[in-house]
Amino acid sequence: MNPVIVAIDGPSGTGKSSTSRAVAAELGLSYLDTGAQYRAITWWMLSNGVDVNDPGAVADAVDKPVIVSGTDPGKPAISVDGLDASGPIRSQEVTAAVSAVSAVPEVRARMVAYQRSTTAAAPGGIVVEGRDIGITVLPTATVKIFLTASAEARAARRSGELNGALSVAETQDALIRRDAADSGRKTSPLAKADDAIEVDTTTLTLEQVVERVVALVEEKRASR
Ligand SMILES: Nc1ncnc2c1ncn2[C@@H]1O[C@H](COP(=O)(O)OP(=O)(O)OP(=O)(O)O)[C@@H](O)[C@H]1O
Ligand SMILES: Nc1ccn([C@H]2C[C@H](O)[C@@H](COP(=O)(O)O)O2)c(=O)n1
Repeated sequence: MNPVIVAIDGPSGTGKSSTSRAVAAELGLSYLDTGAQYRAITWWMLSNGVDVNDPGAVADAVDKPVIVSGTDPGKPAISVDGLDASGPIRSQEVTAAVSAVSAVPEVRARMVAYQRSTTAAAPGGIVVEGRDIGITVLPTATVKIFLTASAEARAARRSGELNGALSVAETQDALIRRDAADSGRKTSPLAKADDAIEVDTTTLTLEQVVERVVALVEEKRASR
């Protein structure tokens, strides 16, 4: 039987990473965080003096960084040129620049090729999370989930993580700006696939979301 491939998409702060890692761990699947890859290439561009608002400059440098993603849901890992990038890719500077870098078609082409080859190399199946997984990266995924949550809930979750570095209102504004940029770009924008199942996480605990997604995957597995 073909391995199970789970695509999880949705806007920022809806719980994609937390849910995907827990679902993969529970079902014994690999896990891929594609947002971390776009953050990693953005970090490299910023660290190497590339103007992230110049799509031509970003495209010229696209093949330079060596980006390697781990696929163990219990130990998410990403390196750039052999250096652990898991801390720096979460900085505010990277978060503010990642939508511009990830809109460059050459960046997307490189990342999508890597995401497909990682999926093909996961014989036991994989959970892949991002913005364009169900429509562009893995259109034949076994199960497609689209997570949503109110802007207020997402901002409250994120500002809890930032230890008050930004107010809830500032966090909400930043999330809404990033979603608008990610949904409005020309090349594979953030969007729900027609055959994706929407799960609104606003009033659900993480455990409830994981339980629902695991049940949807099991249901699909049983019907194959
Ligand atoms: N259902 C939930 N209820 C409450 N908090 C949640 C829920 N799901 C996730 N969280 C918390 O919300 C925050 C954001 O979650 P997570 O990083 O998984 O979202 P994301 O969609 O991957 O975000 P991004 O796209 O910005 O990387 C985390 O602190 C996480 O613990
Ligand atoms: N498949 C993907 C995944 C992510 N991105 C871009 C858009 C996001 O703003 C950014 C960071 O993702 P996050 O770590 O917040 O999930 O990366 C994308 O364009 N396509």
